[in-house]
Amino acid sequence: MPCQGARPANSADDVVELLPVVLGKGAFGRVYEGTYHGQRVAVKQLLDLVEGAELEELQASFAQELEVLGRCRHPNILRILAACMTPPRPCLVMEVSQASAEVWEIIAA
Ligand SMILES: Nc1ncnc2c1ncn2[C@@H]1O[C@H](COP(=O)(O)OP(=O)(O)OP(=O)(O)O)[C@@H](O)[C@H]1O
Repeated sequence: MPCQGARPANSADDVVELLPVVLGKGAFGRVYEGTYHGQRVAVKQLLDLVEGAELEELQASFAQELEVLGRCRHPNILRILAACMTPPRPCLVMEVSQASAEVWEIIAA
């Protein structure tokens, strides 16, 4: 799914490579480090252990995050570069935050 300012996801080189590095865990699932068009990125993957109503709820929240962040352009807001909303691996591809773990803890509190 294209985000504002992002390339349409249909070219052969439009591939996200996941690295075996977990940047963090949240309500949706894990956030992995990866590369996308040569750029270091954070890849937020939807949990694959849930199903039914819980999965639908997570998918709706995930889509909402994409909808909102996909429109934002601000130096203090991490940009979404690409997204896949279809199973089996819905994910958001975004800029990697330079914030420390302590800052993320404060944000999550
Ligand atoms: N773009 C990013 N760059 C680096 N680390 C990130 C990035 N996004 C998330 N993280 C890491 O992953 C963790 C989980 O983030 P995530 O947004 O999934 O969860 P959350 O803050 O609990 O919010 P949510 O309720 O949306 O899941 C963060 O606390 C942070 O450590």
